[in-house]
Amino acid sequence: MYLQRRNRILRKNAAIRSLVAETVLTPQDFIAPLFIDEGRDIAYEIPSMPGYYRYSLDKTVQEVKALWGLGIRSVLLFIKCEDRLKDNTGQESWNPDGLMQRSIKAIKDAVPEMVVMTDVALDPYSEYGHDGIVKNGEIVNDETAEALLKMSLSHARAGADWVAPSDMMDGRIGIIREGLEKNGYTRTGIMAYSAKYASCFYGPFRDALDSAPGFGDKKTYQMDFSNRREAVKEALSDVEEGADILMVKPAMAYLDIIREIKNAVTLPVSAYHVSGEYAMIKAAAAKGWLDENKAILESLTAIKRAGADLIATYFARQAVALING
Ligand SMILES: NCc1[nH]cc(CCC(=O)O)c1CC(=O)O
Ligand SMILES: [Mg+2]
Repeated sequence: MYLQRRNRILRKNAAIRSLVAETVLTPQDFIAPLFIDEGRDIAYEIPSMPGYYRYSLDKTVQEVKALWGLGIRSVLLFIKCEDRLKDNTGQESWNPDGLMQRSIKAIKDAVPEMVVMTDVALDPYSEYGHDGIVKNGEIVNDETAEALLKMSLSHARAGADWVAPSDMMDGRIGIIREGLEKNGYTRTGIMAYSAKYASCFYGPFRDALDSAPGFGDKKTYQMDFSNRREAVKEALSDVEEGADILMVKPAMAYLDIIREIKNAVTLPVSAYHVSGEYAMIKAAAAKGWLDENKAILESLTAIKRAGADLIATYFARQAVALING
């Protein structure tokens, strides 16, 4: 047999494969999401996210120091709001002494160079568990956007480097950008969840923060998973309104969306490997049905290969340990 082309030459052994690999994960690819609660010395393992914890702020600060030491350069903060502080305005979200604001300050004090991003959406603060203000059973857009602006300004004031609106209200990126400008926060980044789908894969996250919607679902604001072109439309609106990074969420079932947006814009694109995606790998691995470490590296590499410049993932710490060998 005489072959002109022998494609297997590039796969002959690990050394040559490493030389020609198109996609290589590094610690700087990751954004580590953190769940923060009141109290001291608390590490609560989230039942549907084995191996992942909601920490009190003191422990969170220790975790952030450890993440920095491993080479991780950004964290995305979520707080668990006490029930007594939840209402339909979300006002606790702009309390200057709120848990989020205290967390931002404590983390920036402890590890000033860590890029601190904050979740901006009303659901943890909402008595209804919705991302916006509820009126007559509907999630109202424009009033919610005003509340999100107050929340964003309060995060910027506390020292957040980036705000990450995850709510999917129309126009909120433009309103937040303008508000940041008018208040002198000209160096605060906006990571817009541009294509966030109404997904069943957020289930474990809602357990972590006790933020499941009290009625209905989120389909009037989060996207329909049937749609791809709509994601490009959403992305282009957010570019126009002043976003700095665009997020796609979830990740594994949405690799086509990541690629589509990557090709359509010049901004960095991030992808959120969400709680349910974490839970699936953990559960299958616990049963002995999947090799956990291999599943993690294959999944995260695929997300980067699809076009993600950054990946928010609960596996950040574990992945870095695997990468560093
Ligand atoms: N605005 C809330 C928010 N921000 C991030 C997630 C999900 C993250 C995950 O599942 O890991 C959610 C949940 C939701 O929209 O219901
Ligand atoms: Mg939008």
